[in-house]
Amino acid sequence: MSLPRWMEPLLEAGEMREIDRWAINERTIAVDELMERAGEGLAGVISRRAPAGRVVFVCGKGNNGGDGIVAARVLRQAGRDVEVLLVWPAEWMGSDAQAQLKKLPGAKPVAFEAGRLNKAQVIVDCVLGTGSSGKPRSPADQVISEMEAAKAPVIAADVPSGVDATTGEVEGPAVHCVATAAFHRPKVGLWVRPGKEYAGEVDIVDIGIPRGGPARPDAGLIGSGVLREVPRRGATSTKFSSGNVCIIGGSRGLTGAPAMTALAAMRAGAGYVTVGAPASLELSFTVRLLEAMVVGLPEDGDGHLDASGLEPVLKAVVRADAVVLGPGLSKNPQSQALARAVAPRIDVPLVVDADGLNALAGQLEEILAGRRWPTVLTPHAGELGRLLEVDSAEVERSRLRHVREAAAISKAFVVLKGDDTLVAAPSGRVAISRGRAPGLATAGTGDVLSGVIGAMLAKGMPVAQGACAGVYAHLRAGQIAAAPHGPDGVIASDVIASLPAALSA
Ligand SMILES: NC(=O)C1=CN([C@@H]2O[C@H](COP(=O)(O)OP(=O)(O)OC[C@H]3O[C@@H](n4cnc5c(N)ncnc54)[C@H](OP(=O)(O)O)[C@@H]3O)[C@@H](O)[C@H]2O)[C@H](O)CC1
Ligand SMILES: [K+]
Repeated sequence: MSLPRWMEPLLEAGEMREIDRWAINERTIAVDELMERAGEGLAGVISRRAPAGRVVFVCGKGNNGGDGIVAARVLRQAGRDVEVLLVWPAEWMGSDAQAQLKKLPGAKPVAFEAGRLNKAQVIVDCVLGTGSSGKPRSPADQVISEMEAAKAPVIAADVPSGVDATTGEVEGPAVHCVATAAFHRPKVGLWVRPGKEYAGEVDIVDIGIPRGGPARPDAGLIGSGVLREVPRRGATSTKFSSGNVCIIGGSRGLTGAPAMTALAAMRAGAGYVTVGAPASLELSFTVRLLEAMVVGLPEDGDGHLDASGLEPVLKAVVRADAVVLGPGLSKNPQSQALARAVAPRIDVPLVVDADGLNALAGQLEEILAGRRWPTVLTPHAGELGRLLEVDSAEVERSRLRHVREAAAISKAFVVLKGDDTLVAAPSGRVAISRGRAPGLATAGTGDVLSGVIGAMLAKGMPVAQGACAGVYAHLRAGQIAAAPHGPDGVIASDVIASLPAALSA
Protein backbone atom coordinates (compact mmCIF):
# COMPACT_ATOMS: atom_id res chain seq x y z
CA MET A 1 0.00 0.00 0.00
CA SER A 2 1.35 3.40 -0.87
CA LEU A 3 1.88 6.03 1.80
CA PRO A 4 -0.92 8.51 2.56
CA ARG A 5 -0.66 11.90 0.87
CA TRP A 6 0.37 13.64 4.05
CA MET A 7 3.51 11.52 4.43
CA GLU A 8 6.69 12.51 2.58
CA PRO A 9 8.44 9.28 1.59
CA LEU A 10 11.84 8.32 2.98
CA LEU A 11 13.90 5.51 1.49
CA GLU A 12 15.95 2.69 2.93
CA ALA A 13 19.31 2.01 1.26
CA GLY A 14 17.97 -1.17 -0.38
CA GLU A 15 14.94 0.70 -1.77
CA MET A 16 17.23 3.37 -3.20
CA ARG A 17 19.34 0.70 -4.89
CA GLU A 18 16.17 -0.87 -6.33
CA ILE A 19 15.03 2.51 -7.73
CA ASP A 20 18.52 3.09 -9.06
CA ARG A 21 18.54 -0.26 -10.89
CA TRP A 22 15.06 0.39 -12.28
CA ALA A 23 16.07 3.83 -13.59
CA ILE A 24 19.16 2.36 -15.23
CA ASN A 25 17.63 -0.85 -16.63
CA GLU A 26 14.00 0.06 -17.31
CA ARG A 27 14.30 3.75 -18.03
CA THR A 28 17.74 3.47 -19.65
CA ILE A 29 19.17 6.37 -17.71
CA ALA A 30 22.96 5.99 -17.67
CA VAL A 31 24.72 5.71 -14.31
CA ASP A 32 27.08 8.52 -15.27
CA GLU A 33 24.06 10.71 -15.97
CA LEU A 34 22.74 10.05 -12.45
CA MET A 35 26.19 10.64 -10.99
CA GLU A 36 26.54 13.84 -12.99
CA ARG A 37 23.26 15.22 -11.61
CA ALA A 38 24.11 14.08 -8.08
CA GLY A 39 27.50 15.82 -8.31
CA GLU A 40 26.02 18.98 -9.81
CA GLY A 41 23.38 19.07 -7.08
CA LEU A 42 26.04 18.53 -4.42
CA ALA A 43 28.10 21.38 -5.91
CA GLY A 44 24.99 23.58 -5.73
CA VAL A 45 24.47 22.78 -2.05
CA ILE A 46 28.15 23.57 -1.33
CA SER A 47 27.98 26.88 -3.25
CA ARG A 48 24.90 27.97 -1.32
CA ARG A 49 26.13 26.95 2.08
CA ALA A 50 29.85 27.74 1.72
CA PRO A 51 30.15 30.32 -1.07
CA ALA A 52 33.87 31.11 -0.62
CA GLY A 53 37.15 29.51 0.48
CA ARG A 54 38.80 26.14 -0.08
CA VAL A 55 36.59 23.08 -0.54
CA VAL A 56 38.20 19.79 0.45
CA PHE A 57 36.50 16.64 -0.87
CA VAL A 58 37.17 13.36 0.91
CA CYS A 59 36.21 10.53 -1.45
CA GLY A 60 35.74 6.81 -0.94
CA LYS A 61 35.93 4.12 -3.62
CA GLY A 62 32.21 3.71 -4.35
CA ASN A 63 29.75 5.90 -6.22
CA ASN A 64 29.47 8.23 -3.25
CA GLY A 65 33.12 9.08 -3.94
CA GLY A 66 32.23 9.44 -7.64
CA ASP A 67 29.58 12.04 -6.81
CA GLY A 68 32.28 13.97 -4.97
CA ILE A 69 34.61 13.91 -7.99
CA VAL A 70 31.83 15.32 -10.20
CA ALA A 71 31.10 18.09 -7.68
CA ALA A 72 34.83 18.86 -7.46
CA ARG A 73 34.95 19.28 -11.27
CA VAL A 74 31.87 21.52 -11.31
CA LEU A 75 33.28 23.76 -8.57
CA ARG A 76 36.75 23.94 -10.16
CA GLN A 77 35.15 24.93 -13.44
CA ALA A 78 33.33 27.68 -11.53
CA GLY A 79 36.70 28.94 -10.26
CA ARG A 80 36.61 27.56 -6.71
CA ASP A 81 39.74 26.43 -4.84
CA VAL A 82 39.17 22.67 -4.62
CA GLU A 83 41.28 19.80 -3.28
CA VAL A 84 40.36 16.11 -3.59
CA LEU A 85 41.61 13.54 -1.05
CA LEU A 86 41.20 9.82 -1.69
CA VAL A 87 40.66 7.31 1.11
CA TRP A 88 41.66 4.33 -1.06
CA PRO A 89 44.07 4.22 -4.05
CA ALA A 90 42.47 5.58 -7.23
CA GLU A 91 42.73 2.15 -8.90
CA TRP A 92 40.44 0.70 -6.23
CA MET A 93 37.61 3.01 -7.12
CA GLY A 94 34.60 1.67 -8.97
CA SER A 95 34.58 2.08 -12.76
CA ASP A 96 31.99 4.89 -12.73
CA ALA A 97 33.99 6.89 -10.21
CA GLN A 98 37.24 6.20 -12.12
CA ALA A 99 35.61 7.58 -15.27
CA GLN A 100 34.85 10.79 -13.38
CA LEU A 101 38.44 11.00 -12.13
CA LYS A 102 39.64 11.17 -15.75
CA LYS A 103 37.44 14.22 -16.35
CA LEU A 104 38.68 16.15 -13.31
CA PRO A 105 40.61 19.24 -14.43
CA GLY A 106 43.48 20.73 -12.41
CA ALA A 107 45.51 19.15 -9.63
CA LYS A 108 45.26 15.38 -9.28
CA PRO A 109 43.66 13.90 -6.18
CA VAL A 110 46.07 12.93 -3.42
CA ALA A 111 45.94 10.27 -0.71
CA PHE A 112 44.05 11.36 2.42
CA GLU A 113 46.16 13.17 4.98
CA ALA A 114 44.50 14.68 8.05
CA GLY A 115 46.69 17.83 7.94
CA ARG A 116 45.12 18.82 4.64
CA LEU A 117 41.77 19.33 6.34
CA ASN A 118 43.20 22.33 8.23
CA LYS A 119 43.08 24.60 5.21
CA ALA A 120 39.51 23.74 4.35
CA GLN A 121 36.72 26.29 4.57
CA VAL A 122 34.34 23.39 4.11
CA ILE A 123 34.88 19.60 4.00
CA VAL A 124 32.72 17.41 1.78
CA ASP A 125 32.16 13.89 3.06
CA CYS A 126 31.94 11.47 0.12
CA VAL A 127 33.48 8.48 1.90
CA LEU A 128 30.50 6.18 2.42
CA GLY A 129 26.95 6.38 1.05
CA THR A 130 24.06 3.98 0.73
CA GLY A 131 26.41 1.16 -0.27
CA SER A 132 28.07 0.99 3.13
CA SER A 133 27.11 -1.51 5.78
CA GLY A 134 28.14 -2.01 9.36
CA LYS A 135 30.69 -0.12 11.37
CA PRO A 136 33.20 1.81 9.22
CA ARG A 137 36.25 -0.32 8.61
CA SER A 138 39.86 0.74 8.13
CA PRO A 139 40.95 3.01 6.60
CA ALA A 140 37.49 4.71 6.45
CA ASP A 141 37.12 4.68 10.26
CA GLN A 142 40.28 6.74 10.82
CA VAL A 143 39.39 9.19 8.04
CA ILE A 144 35.90 9.68 9.48
CA SER A 145 37.34 10.43 12.92
CA GLU A 146 39.74 12.97 11.37
CA MET A 147 36.89 14.73 9.53
CA GLU A 148 34.88 14.79 12.77
CA ALA A 149 37.86 16.33 14.61
CA ALA A 150 38.53 18.97 11.92
CA LYS A 151 37.49 22.57 12.57
CA ALA A 152 35.76 23.20 9.24
CA PRO A 153 32.08 22.40 8.81
CA VAL A 154 31.26 19.22 6.89
CA ILE A 155 28.66 18.72 4.17
CA ALA A 156 27.66 15.12 3.45
CA ALA A 157 26.99 13.58 0.05
CA ASP A 158 23.76 11.60 0.47
CA VAL A 159 24.40 10.39 4.03
CA PRO A 160 26.99 11.28 6.68
CA SER A 161 29.65 8.56 6.67
CA GLY A 162 29.19 6.24 9.64
CA VAL A 163 25.40 6.70 9.74
CA ASP A 164 23.30 3.74 8.61
CA ALA A 165 21.10 5.15 5.85
CA THR A 166 18.29 2.69 6.60
CA THR A 167 18.08 2.89 10.38
CA GLY A 168 19.89 6.01 11.58
CA GLU A 169 22.07 3.79 13.76
CA VAL A 170 25.68 4.81 14.40
CA GLU A 171 27.90 1.91 15.39
CA GLY A 172 31.33 3.50 15.19
CA PRO A 173 32.92 6.79 14.15
CA ALA A 174 30.62 9.15 12.21
CA VAL A 175 30.75 12.75 11.00
CA HIS A 176 28.52 15.54 12.35
CA CYS A 177 27.54 17.52 9.26
CA VAL A 178 25.99 20.95 8.91
CA ALA A 179 24.01 19.71 5.94
CA THR A 180 23.40 16.61 3.86
CA ALA A 181 22.67 16.69 0.13
CA ALA A 182 20.19 13.82 -0.20
CA PHE A 183 20.03 12.36 -3.70
CA HIS A 184 16.56 11.68 -5.16
CA ARG A 185 14.86 11.35 -1.75
CA PRO A 186 16.10 11.60 1.82
CA LYS A 187 17.03 8.29 3.41
CA VAL A 188 15.28 7.16 6.59
CA GLY A 189 18.48 7.36 8.65
CA LEU A 190 18.72 11.12 8.13
CA TRP A 191 15.59 11.61 10.23
CA VAL A 192 16.00 9.03 12.99
CA ARG A 193 18.26 9.64 15.96
CA PRO A 194 21.15 9.29 16.41
CA GLY A 195 21.66 9.61 12.60
CA LYS A 196 19.52 12.74 12.57
CA GLU A 197 22.00 14.53 14.84
CA TYR A 198 24.74 13.90 12.25
CA ALA A 199 22.79 14.90 9.15
CA GLY A 200 22.26 18.61 9.89
CA GLU A 201 19.93 20.32 7.42
CA VAL A 202 18.69 18.00 4.71
CA ASP A 203 18.77 19.43 1.16
CA ILE A 204 17.05 17.27 -1.45
CA VAL A 205 18.78 16.99 -4.83
CA ASP A 206 16.73 15.90 -7.86
CA ILE A 207 18.91 13.52 -9.89
CA GLY A 208 16.35 13.02 -12.64
CA ILE A 209 14.89 9.68 -11.57
CA PRO A 210 11.38 9.61 -13.03
CA ARG A 211 8.25 8.81 -11.04
CA GLY A 212 6.80 5.33 -10.97
CA GLY A 213 9.79 3.41 -9.62
CA PRO A 214 9.50 0.04 -7.91
CA ALA A 215 9.99 0.90 -4.23
CA ARG A 216 6.97 1.20 -1.96
CA PRO A 217 8.48 3.02 0.99
CA ASP A 218 7.25 2.10 4.43
CA ALA A 219 8.55 5.20 6.18
CA GLY A 220 7.93 8.89 5.74
CA LEU A 221 7.88 12.29 7.38
CA ILE A 222 4.61 13.57 8.83
CA GLY A 223 3.63 16.51 6.64
CA SER A 224 1.39 19.47 7.50
CA GLY A 225 -1.32 17.94 5.27
CA VAL A 226 -2.27 15.59 8.08
CA LEU A 227 -4.04 18.51 9.80
CA ARG A 228 -6.42 18.77 6.84
CA GLU A 229 -7.72 15.33 7.81
CA VAL A 230 -8.83 16.49 11.28
CA PRO A 231 -12.66 16.66 11.44
CA ARG A 232 -13.81 20.20 12.22
CA ARG A 233 -16.88 21.43 14.07
CA GLY A 234 -19.72 22.49 11.84
CA ALA A 235 -23.24 23.90 12.13
CA THR A 236 -24.71 20.53 13.09
CA SER A 237 -21.98 19.54 15.57
CA THR A 238 -22.79 18.80 19.18
CA LYS A 239 -20.48 18.50 22.14
CA PHE A 240 -20.67 14.73 21.69
CA SER A 241 -20.05 14.65 17.96
CA SER A 242 -16.92 16.80 18.52
CA GLY A 243 -15.43 13.87 20.43
CA ASN A 244 -15.94 12.49 23.92
CA VAL A 245 -12.68 11.69 25.73
CA CYS A 246 -12.36 10.03 29.14
CA ILE A 247 -9.06 10.19 31.02
CA ILE A 248 -8.30 7.64 33.74
CA GLY A 249 -5.40 8.44 36.05
CA GLY A 250 -4.22 10.78 38.77
CA SER A 251 -2.87 10.09 42.22
CA ARG A 252 -1.88 12.11 45.28
CA GLY A 253 0.89 14.47 44.16
CA LEU A 254 0.17 13.74 40.49
CA THR A 255 -3.00 15.67 39.77
CA GLY A 256 -1.49 18.02 37.19
CA ALA A 257 -0.93 15.29 34.61
CA PRO A 258 -4.54 14.18 34.00
CA ALA A 259 -5.68 17.81 34.29
CA MET A 260 -3.32 18.79 31.47
CA THR A 261 -4.36 15.77 29.39
CA ALA A 262 -7.98 16.90 29.80
CA LEU A 263 -7.25 20.53 28.90
CA ALA A 264 -5.19 19.44 25.90
CA ALA A 265 -8.00 17.19 24.67
CA MET A 266 -10.43 20.12 24.96
CA ARG A 267 -8.07 22.56 23.21
CA ALA A 268 -7.56 19.98 20.47
CA GLY A 269 -11.28 20.06 19.85
CA ALA A 270 -12.85 17.32 21.99
CA GLY A 271 -16.33 18.53 22.92
CA TYR A 272 -16.81 16.49 26.07
CA VAL A 273 -14.08 15.47 28.50
CA THR A 274 -14.30 13.40 31.67
CA VAL A 275 -11.55 12.73 34.21
CA GLY A 276 -11.83 9.56 36.30
CA ALA A 277 -9.51 9.92 39.29
CA PRO A 278 -9.19 8.79 42.94
CA ALA A 279 -12.29 9.95 44.82
CA SER A 280 -10.35 11.91 47.47
CA LEU A 281 -8.78 14.05 44.74
CA GLU A 282 -12.05 14.95 43.04
CA LEU A 283 -12.06 18.49 44.41
CA SER A 284 -8.68 19.39 42.95
CA PHE A 285 -9.91 18.43 39.48
CA THR A 286 -13.28 20.11 39.98
CA VAL A 287 -11.68 23.47 40.72
CA ARG A 288 -9.10 23.21 37.94
CA LEU A 289 -11.25 21.89 35.14
CA LEU A 290 -14.33 24.07 34.76
CA GLU A 291 -15.41 22.51 31.48
CA ALA A 292 -14.71 18.85 32.30
CA MET A 293 -16.74 16.23 34.15
CA VAL A 294 -15.06 14.55 37.11
CA VAL A 295 -15.78 11.03 38.34
CA GLY A 296 -14.38 9.92 41.70
CA LEU A 297 -13.16 6.31 41.55
CA PRO A 298 -12.42 3.76 44.29
CA GLU A 299 -9.04 4.28 45.91
CA ASP A 300 -6.81 3.03 48.67
CA GLY A 301 -7.60 5.93 51.01
CA ASP A 302 -4.27 7.53 50.22
CA GLY A 303 -5.07 8.93 46.79
CA HIS A 304 -4.22 5.93 44.58
CA LEU A 305 -6.70 4.15 42.32
CA ASP A 306 -7.58 0.71 43.64
CA ALA A 307 -7.79 -2.52 41.67
CA SER A 308 -11.36 -2.93 42.94
CA GLY A 309 -12.33 0.01 40.71
CA LEU A 310 -12.57 -1.99 37.47
CA GLU A 311 -16.37 -1.87 37.15
CA PRO A 312 -16.65 1.84 38.11
CA VAL A 313 -13.95 2.64 35.53
CA LEU A 314 -15.80 0.70 32.82
CA LYS A 315 -18.96 2.61 33.81
CA ALA A 316 -17.14 5.96 33.64
CA VAL A 317 -15.91 5.30 30.11
CA VAL A 318 -19.14 3.86 28.77
CA ARG A 319 -20.04 6.87 26.61
CA ALA A 320 -16.49 7.84 25.67
CA ASP A 321 -15.31 7.75 22.05
CA ALA A 322 -11.71 7.38 23.21
CA VAL A 323 -9.95 6.75 26.52
CA VAL A 324 -6.57 7.92 27.78
CA LEU A 325 -5.21 5.64 30.49
CA GLY A 326 -2.25 6.45 32.69
CA PRO A 327 -1.49 10.18 33.21
CA GLY A 328 -0.51 10.64 36.85
CA LEU A 329 -1.58 7.06 37.69
CA SER A 330 1.52 6.41 39.86
CA LYS A 331 3.45 3.18 40.31
CA ASN A 332 1.23 2.05 43.17
CA PRO A 333 0.79 -1.73 42.69
CA GLN A 334 -3.01 -1.53 43.07
CA SER A 335 -3.27 1.24 40.45
CA GLN A 336 -0.97 -0.69 38.13
CA ALA A 337 -3.11 -3.82 38.53
CA LEU A 338 -6.17 -1.73 37.73
CA ALA A 339 -4.55 -0.48 34.51
CA ARG A 340 -3.76 -4.05 33.46
CA ALA A 341 -7.36 -5.10 34.12
CA VAL A 342 -8.86 -2.05 32.37
CA ALA A 343 -6.81 -2.00 29.14
CA PRO A 344 -8.22 -5.16 27.56
CA ARG A 345 -11.78 -4.20 28.52
CA ILE A 346 -12.05 -0.77 26.88
CA ASP A 347 -14.13 -1.12 23.74
CA VAL A 348 -13.15 2.18 22.12
CA PRO A 349 -9.78 3.49 20.91
CA LEU A 350 -7.35 3.63 23.83
CA VAL A 351 -4.25 5.75 24.43
CA VAL A 352 -1.90 4.41 27.12
CA ASP A 353 0.68 6.80 28.55
CA ALA A 354 3.05 7.28 31.49
CA ASP A 355 2.45 4.91 34.43
CA GLY A 356 -0.22 3.17 32.37
CA LEU A 357 2.69 2.03 30.17
CA ASN A 358 4.75 0.93 33.13
CA ALA A 359 1.86 -1.35 34.11
CA LEU A 360 2.28 -3.18 30.79
CA ALA A 361 6.04 -3.79 31.15
CA GLY A 362 6.93 -7.16 29.67
CA GLN A 363 3.23 -8.00 29.07
CA LEU A 364 2.46 -6.12 25.88
CA GLU A 365 1.19 -9.12 23.99
CA GLU A 366 -0.89 -10.69 26.78
CA ILE A 367 -2.67 -7.45 27.65
CA LEU A 368 -3.03 -5.62 24.35
CA ALA A 369 -2.80 -7.98 21.38
CA GLY A 370 -6.38 -9.24 21.83
CA ARG A 371 -8.00 -5.79 21.95
CA ARG A 372 -10.69 -5.30 19.32
CA TRP A 373 -10.26 -1.54 19.16
CA PRO A 374 -7.12 0.36 18.24
CA THR A 375 -4.51 1.12 20.87
CA VAL A 376 -1.90 3.88 20.85
CA LEU A 377 1.08 3.71 23.22
CA THR A 378 3.08 6.89 23.81
CA PRO A 379 6.37 5.91 25.49
CA HIS A 380 9.64 7.78 25.71
CA ALA A 381 12.80 5.66 25.38
CA GLY A 382 12.83 4.74 29.10
CA GLU A 383 9.22 3.57 29.03
CA LEU A 384 9.73 1.66 25.78
CA GLY A 385 12.77 -0.01 27.35
CA ARG A 386 10.62 -1.13 30.29
CA LEU A 387 7.86 -2.36 27.96
CA LEU A 388 10.36 -4.49 26.01
CA GLU A 389 12.53 -5.27 29.05
CA VAL A 390 15.67 -3.78 27.52
CA ASP A 391 17.94 -0.96 28.59
CA SER A 392 16.80 2.54 27.51
CA ALA A 393 20.29 3.16 26.04
CA GLU A 394 19.71 0.13 23.81
CA VAL A 395 16.39 1.67 22.66
CA GLU A 396 18.18 4.95 21.90
CA ARG A 397 20.80 3.11 19.83
CA SER A 398 18.18 1.44 17.60
CA ARG A 399 15.01 3.46 17.89
CA LEU A 400 13.39 2.20 14.68
CA ARG A 401 13.96 -1.44 15.47
CA HIS A 402 12.54 -1.17 18.98
CA VAL A 403 9.49 0.91 18.12
CA ARG A 404 8.62 -1.54 15.33
CA GLU A 405 9.14 -4.48 17.65
CA ALA A 406 6.78 -3.04 20.28
CA ALA A 407 4.12 -2.30 17.65
CA ALA A 408 4.39 -5.82 16.22
CA ILE A 409 4.14 -7.50 19.64
CA SER A 410 1.27 -5.39 20.99
CA LYS A 411 -0.57 -4.90 17.68
CA ALA A 412 -0.77 -1.28 18.81
CA PHE A 413 0.46 1.95 17.27
CA VAL A 414 3.53 2.99 19.19
CA VAL A 415 4.58 6.64 19.42
CA LEU A 416 8.22 6.73 20.53
CA LYS A 417 8.69 10.30 21.72
CA GLY A 418 11.77 12.41 21.06
CA ASP A 419 12.98 15.12 18.69
CA ASP A 420 12.40 12.46 16.01
CA THR A 421 9.07 11.12 17.35
CA LEU A 422 8.42 7.81 15.55
CA VAL A 423 4.89 6.49 15.04
CA ALA A 424 5.06 2.77 14.24
CA ALA A 425 2.11 0.73 13.02
CA PRO A 426 1.78 -2.99 13.76
CA SER A 427 2.46 -3.53 10.03
CA GLY A 428 5.92 -1.97 10.42
CA ARG A 429 5.12 1.29 8.67
CA VAL A 430 6.71 4.26 10.45
CA ALA A 431 5.78 7.95 10.32
CA ILE A 432 8.46 10.32 11.57
CA SER A 433 8.12 13.81 13.02
CA ARG A 434 10.50 16.45 11.70
CA GLY A 435 10.92 17.65 15.28
CA ARG A 436 12.77 20.87 16.13
CA ALA A 437 10.54 22.07 18.94
CA PRO A 438 12.94 22.34 21.90
CA GLY A 439 10.23 24.10 23.91
CA LEU A 440 8.62 20.67 24.36
CA ALA A 441 11.53 19.49 26.51
CA THR A 442 9.72 20.16 29.77
CA ALA A 443 7.48 18.31 32.24
CA GLY A 444 3.88 17.74 31.25
CA THR A 445 4.23 17.94 27.48
CA GLY A 446 3.80 14.16 27.28
CA ASP A 447 0.45 14.47 29.08
CA VAL A 448 -0.51 17.12 26.54
CA LEU A 449 0.35 14.79 23.66
CA SER A 450 -1.78 11.94 25.00
CA GLY A 451 -4.73 14.34 25.34
CA VAL A 452 -4.34 15.60 21.78
CA ILE A 453 -4.14 12.08 20.36
CA GLY A 454 -7.14 11.10 22.51
CA ALA A 455 -9.11 13.99 20.98
CA MET A 456 -8.15 12.99 17.43
CA LEU A 457 -9.23 9.38 18.01
CA ALA A 458 -12.47 10.51 19.68
CA LYS A 459 -13.28 12.49 16.56
CA GLY A 460 -13.21 9.21 14.67
CA MET A 461 -9.94 9.65 12.80
CA PRO A 462 -8.32 6.41 11.62
CA VAL A 463 -5.75 5.52 14.22
CA ALA A 464 -2.53 6.11 12.22
CA GLN A 465 -3.85 9.41 10.96
CA GLY A 466 -5.09 10.45 14.42
CA ALA A 467 -1.79 9.61 16.12
CA CYS A 468 0.18 11.49 13.45
CA ALA A 469 -2.17 14.49 13.52
CA GLY A 470 -1.72 14.56 17.29
CA VAL A 471 2.07 14.42 17.01
CA TYR A 472 2.10 17.15 14.37
CA ALA A 473 -0.28 19.51 16.20
CA HIS A 474 1.66 19.01 19.44
CA LEU A 475 4.98 19.79 17.71
CA ARG A 476 3.56 22.89 16.12
CA ALA A 477 2.03 24.05 19.40
CA GLY A 478 5.48 23.64 20.98
CA GLN A 479 6.97 25.85 18.29
CA ILE A 480 4.23 28.47 18.59
CA ALA A 481 4.60 28.53 22.39
CA ALA A 482 8.34 29.20 21.98
CA ALA A 483 7.95 31.84 19.29
CA PRO A 484 7.70 34.98 21.46
CA HIS A 485 10.64 34.41 23.82
CA GLY A 486 12.43 31.21 22.81
CA PRO A 487 12.07 27.67 24.14
CA ASP A 488 13.54 28.06 27.63
CA GLY A 489 10.57 29.41 29.54
CA VAL A 490 7.91 27.31 27.82
CA ILE A 491 5.71 25.27 30.17
CA ALA A 492 3.21 22.58 29.19
CA SER A 493 0.27 24.94 29.81
CA ASP A 494 1.67 27.26 27.10
CA VAL A 495 1.66 24.33 24.70
CA ILE A 496 -1.99 23.63 25.56
CA ALA A 497 -2.86 27.29 24.98
CA SER A 498 -1.14 27.15 21.58
CA LEU A 499 -3.06 24.09 20.34
CA PRO A 500 -5.92 26.01 18.69
CA ALA A 501 -3.42 28.08 16.68
CA ALA A 502 -1.45 24.94 15.82
CA LEU A 503 -4.59 23.19 14.60
CA SER A 504 -5.98 26.18 12.74
CA ALA A 505 -3.27 26.26 10.09
N1 LIG B 1 21.08 6.03 -5.78
C1 LIG B 1 21.29 6.64 -6.89
O1 LIG B 1 20.45 6.75 -7.71
C2 LIG B 1 22.60 7.14 -7.13
C3 LIG B 1 23.54 7.03 -6.15
N2 LIG B 1 24.75 7.51 -6.26
C4 LIG B 1 25.64 7.55 -5.13
O2 LIG B 1 26.09 6.26 -4.90
C5 LIG B 1 26.07 5.96 -3.53
C6 LIG B 1 26.07 4.50 -3.35
O3 LIG B 1 27.20 4.02 -4.01
P1 LIG B 1 27.85 2.59 -3.80
O4 LIG B 1 28.93 2.47 -4.76
O5 LIG B 1 26.78 1.58 -3.84
O6 LIG B 1 28.36 2.63 -2.33
P2 LIG B 1 29.20 3.67 -1.46
O7 LIG B 1 29.77 4.73 -2.26
O8 LIG B 1 28.34 4.02 -0.33
O9 LIG B 1 30.42 2.84 -0.90
C7 LIG B 1 30.52 1.52 -0.99
C8 LIG B 1 31.99 1.19 -0.84
O10 LIG B 1 32.38 1.32 0.48
C9 LIG B 1 32.86 0.08 0.98
N3 LIG B 1 32.23 -0.18 2.27
C10 LIG B 1 31.01 -0.65 2.53
N4 LIG B 1 30.80 -0.70 3.83
C11 LIG B 1 31.91 -0.25 4.42
C12 LIG B 1 32.32 -0.08 5.76
N5 LIG B 1 31.51 -0.39 6.77
N6 LIG B 1 33.55 0.40 6.01
C13 LIG B 1 34.39 0.71 5.03
N7 LIG B 1 34.07 0.55 3.71
C14 LIG B 1 32.84 0.08 3.43
C15 LIG B 1 32.54 -0.98 -0.04
O11 LIG B 1 33.68 -1.71 -0.23
P3 LIG B 1 33.77 -3.25 0.08
O12 LIG B 1 35.21 -3.40 0.39
O13 LIG B 1 32.90 -3.54 1.25
O14 LIG B 1 33.34 -3.92 -1.15
C16 LIG B 1 32.20 -0.18 -1.28
O15 LIG B 1 33.32 -0.14 -2.12
C17 LIG B 1 24.92 6.75 -3.01
O16 LIG B 1 24.99 7.01 -1.65
C18 LIG B 1 25.04 8.02 -3.84
O17 LIG B 1 25.94 8.91 -3.22
C19 LIG B 1 25.13 7.87 -7.64
O18 LIG B 1 26.28 8.49 -7.77
C20 LIG B 1 24.02 8.61 -8.33
C21 LIG B 1 22.87 7.76 -8.43
K1 LIG C 1 28.83 10.40 2.55
